[in-house]
Amino acid sequence: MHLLIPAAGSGRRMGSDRNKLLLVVRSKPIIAWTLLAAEAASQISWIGIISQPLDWQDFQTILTQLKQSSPVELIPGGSTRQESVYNGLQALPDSAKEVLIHDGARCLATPDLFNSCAQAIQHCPGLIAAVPVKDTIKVVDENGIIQSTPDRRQLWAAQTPQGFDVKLLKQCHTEGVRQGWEVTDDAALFEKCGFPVRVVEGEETNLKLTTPQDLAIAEFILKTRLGEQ
Ligand SMILES: Nc1ccn([C@@H]2O[C@H](COP(=O)(O)OP(=O)(O)OP(=O)(O)O)[C@@H](O)[C@H]2O)c(=O)n1
Ligand SMILES: C[C@](O)(CO)[C@H](O)COP(=O)(O)O
Repeated sequence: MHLLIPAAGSGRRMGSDRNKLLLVVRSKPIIAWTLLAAEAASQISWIGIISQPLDWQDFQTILTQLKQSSPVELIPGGSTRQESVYNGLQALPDSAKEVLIHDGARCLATPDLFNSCAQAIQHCPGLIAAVPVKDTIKVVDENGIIQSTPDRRQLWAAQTPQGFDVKLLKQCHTEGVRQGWEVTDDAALFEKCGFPVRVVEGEETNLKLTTPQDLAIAEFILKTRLGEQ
């Protein structure tokens, strides 16, 4: 299975002055934890890291230290996640019929989650890992007044990996560019084009490291997993 890792962001919400994926958590850069999990997933045979050329030297150093056995390619990122994934899709080898896309910033996803998504994508054209929402969610207007309370049983928080038939996802991205759609994940493009996207049970710990608080939570989760004091 081919895996694309969008890793070309700037980390604005992290308050970082460089790509947040180079920040260190539990003695390793965030992107290194993501790569280690992907590499440990038996179903993943090729990895494309979509990143800004400015960061390539740092990424190369990390790759050399990790001694990855799967082939890894660096692909130039775009100015949004959507553009970055578009570039990643163009760089896939022709042999890639399905693809998994996983945010570099979700460094706590387990190899089991990669494997279960890789298996599930053989049986449907699109899927995402997601978890049921635990909070009561409110729809609020611009004056701070609640408009509605959606039924929580229908709400799921989207994660990655997200998996797709490559040909269809390419079509959806092209349509997105044509129509000027701006979306935060690939499933949204698939949905807008009318293709079905299945939900695969994600992981509560598969958080996206977005703010400084998330770094502390990730430290704690990794420490617990590694059985450290
Ligand atoms: N132009 C971009 C923007 C984001 N990403 C990637 O998409 C994932 C999810 O994005 P997010 O967590 O929002 O990352 P940033 O864009 O770095 O953060 P922020 O929005 O706070 O600036 C990350 O792995 C990020 O590196 C990307 O490949 N290309
Ligand atoms: C793809 C994603 O990780 C799903 O949760 C997410 O949408 C990435 O972008 P965001 O803007 O940080 O939500």
